[in-house]
Formats: sequence, C-alpha cells, structure tokens
Amino acid sequence: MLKAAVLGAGSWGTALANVLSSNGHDVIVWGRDRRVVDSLNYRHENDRYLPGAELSTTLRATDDVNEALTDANFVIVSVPSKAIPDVCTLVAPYISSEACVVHAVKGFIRPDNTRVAEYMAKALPKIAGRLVVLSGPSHAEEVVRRKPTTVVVASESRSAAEMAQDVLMNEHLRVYTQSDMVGVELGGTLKNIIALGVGLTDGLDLGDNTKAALMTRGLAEMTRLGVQLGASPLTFSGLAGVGDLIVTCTSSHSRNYRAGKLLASGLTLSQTLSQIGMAVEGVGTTFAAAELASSHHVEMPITRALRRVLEGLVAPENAVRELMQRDKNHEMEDVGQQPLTHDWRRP
Ligand SMILES: NC(=O)c1ccc[n+]([C@@H]2O[C@H](COP(=O)([O-])OP(=O)(O)OC[C@H]3O[C@@H](n4cnc5c(N)ncnc54)[C@H](O)[C@@H]3O)[C@@H](O)[C@H]2O)c1
Ligand SMILES: O=P(O)(O)OC[C@H](O)CO
Repeated sequence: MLKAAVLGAGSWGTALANVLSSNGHDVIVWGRDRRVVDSLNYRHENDRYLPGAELSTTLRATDDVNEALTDANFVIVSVPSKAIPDVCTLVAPYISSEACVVHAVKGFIRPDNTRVAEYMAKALPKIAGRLVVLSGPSHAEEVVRRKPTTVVVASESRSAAEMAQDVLMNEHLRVYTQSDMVGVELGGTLKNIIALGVGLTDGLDLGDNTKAALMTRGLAEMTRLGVQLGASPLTFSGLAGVGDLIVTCTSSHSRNYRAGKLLASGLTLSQTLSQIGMAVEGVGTTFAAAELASSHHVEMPITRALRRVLEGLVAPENAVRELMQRDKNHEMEDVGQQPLTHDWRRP
C-alpha cells in the first residue's frame, strides 16, 4: 500500500483519487476549498464537481498541503494549467525528492506557452527525473462510475511510468506506458481546441461531415505543431491523440465541447465560462497554440480561425466559410507523403 496525495479537488483530481483509494492505497486529496474538502470527508461525495458519484469511504481530504504531502511517495497533480505556477510554489518545500509525481493537466502555462511537465521540471527540480504525464480519453464522470477507460502514462523514466501504471491500473482502468512525454502531453492539450470548434459547429447545426472534417484536419494540425515541438507523430494516432480527440469532440461531458456550443448560441466568452463553472482549457490553449504556430512557422488554420472567433473578430459562420475557401491543397502535403504513382511524379 502506498501513501498517495492528489493535489486538486476538482473533477479529475477526485476521480483519480477515487481510483487510487479503490485500489487499496492510502489517499489524501488536497483542495483549497474548505466546502469541497468537507463534502469529501463527511459525505464521500464531491458535490461541487462530481455530484451524485459515490466515492470510496476511505478517501480523505485536507486543505493543508503539508498534511497531504507528508510521507507521500506517489503524488498526482490535477489542477487547471493556470494554477500550476502557484501550486508548484506552494508544494516545493513539502514534496519528497523520492516521490513519483504524475501530472494530469491538459494545458499550457501562459504567457510563455510552456508545457506543464517542462514548467514543473524547472520549478520542482528535485522530482524532475520522476515526473510522469497522464493523458488519454477519460472523462472524470465516467471514470468515477467505473466505465471501462484507457489512459497513457509517459515519462523519461521507465520505472516511474511503470510505477504509475501499477498503482493506477485496475479492471476498469487500463493504463498504457509511453516514452514520448511531449507527444502525450500535447495530444491531450491540443485536442481541446478542436473540441471547442466542434462544439461551435454542432451548435450551428453544421452536421456530421463538418465534425469529421474538423476532427481529421484538426488532428493534422495538432500533429504538425507537436512534431515541431519534439513529439513523435505516431503518438497522435494513439490514445493521447486521436483517442482523446474522439472522446472530447463527441461527449456531452466535455466542458470544451459544451463551451463551443454555448458560444454558438450567442453567449459571450465570459458568459460561457461562468456558465460552465469548471476548467475550459481549450480557450487558453487556442491562444497558446496560435502563438506557438506562428513562432515555429506551423500552419494551423483551424486554431487561427478559432482564435479570431474567441477574440470576437469574426462570427463562427464566417470563420467556417473562410476555412472552406482556403487555397487548394494536397491532403498529405504537410506530412511529406511520397507520390504513389508515376503520374504524380510529373511536374
Ligand atoms: N475533468 C476531466 O474529465 C479531466 C480529464 C482529464 C484531464 N483533465 C484535466 O485536469 C485538469 C484539472 O481539471 P478538472 O477537470 O479537475 O477541473 P475542475 O474545474 O473540475 O476543478 C478544478 C480544481 O482546481 C482547483 N483550483 C483552481 N485553481 C487553483 C489554485 N490556484 N490552487 C489550487 N487549486 C486550484 C479548483 O478549486 C478545483 O478544485 C485540467 O487541465 C483538465 O484539462 C480533466
Ligand atoms: O471536459 P474536457 O473537455 O476538459 O475534457 C476532459 C478530458 O480531457 C477528456 O479526456
């Protein structure tokens, strides 16, 4: 049995803590909101973020980070990306250099557009070698109800990735290891842009062909940026790429997809975010990816169009029209596919 700490008492932190506790580990969740901490301790429910889901009765919670991290040799960080700098500062004095630290965050650190693992490795150098990224198609609402789910854990350290796999895996949650940390992190992060876009086009009733087009061409631009930032292109055809893209673009659980739909209904961005009331990582990620695309000279037309929609510079219908009217292109132009027939080799 491990002593595990989960930092973040939102939907994902709670669902992951429940997995660990159901697997027989001694788990304590740290949350900053006393009301949520009390709900976890006294009602075995997270009535703010996962109402109605019954949690393990051995799961404990605290608002004292020192208490959470004392003797913890397995730590999961599951707060929104914008909270990562503050959380790193807060935990730095207490986290053990022996701990295996898994981050389950899907976003960039603004304004520098740093990956979360990259940021954490610098902010918490003592755990850099034991850092793991957890990603993949996994809505907290389903994980907490034990629906069969698959995720990926990636690390530079094979033993850290395998420890995370052993500790988290059970008959409802299948955990794969990976060595491509950058790809696993970027797949889970960038798909949120496309889910926002699909929510918008579904909200405008543009149909299933449009959805398939956005998902497929979205995956192409996610992969292009990922490869420029050091990822393996193959990772984008795995769980952390296409797997997470499918679940986020097609599930009513997705906050990013729902945010897109609300925007299409005419709500402003701030009205949309306050109506959702939870992390909608795709918004910050759209700005981050558009900036990274421009500094790395990567073509990301969907991301660029969505950024203009979020800035209020173009109506969603017009953004779609502009995307459809882009210059003619070869589907595999950007991935360097060689022509397959003699005829294509003619100038
Ligand atoms: N919900 C899911 O199904 C799911 C699945 C996979 C990954 N994720 C990712 O997990 C991360 C966390 O998302 P979530 O879904 O749990 O969000 P959430 O909105 O459900 O909960 C966010 C939690 O973080 C806390 N928080 C916010 N700012 C904080 C700060 N400065 N210090 C401490 N705590 C702070 C909030 O109080 C809340 O408990 C996101 O990057 C998200 O993309 C979520
Ligand atoms: O609810 P979303 O849109 O933040 O998506 C949650 C997870 O990333 C799905 O894998």
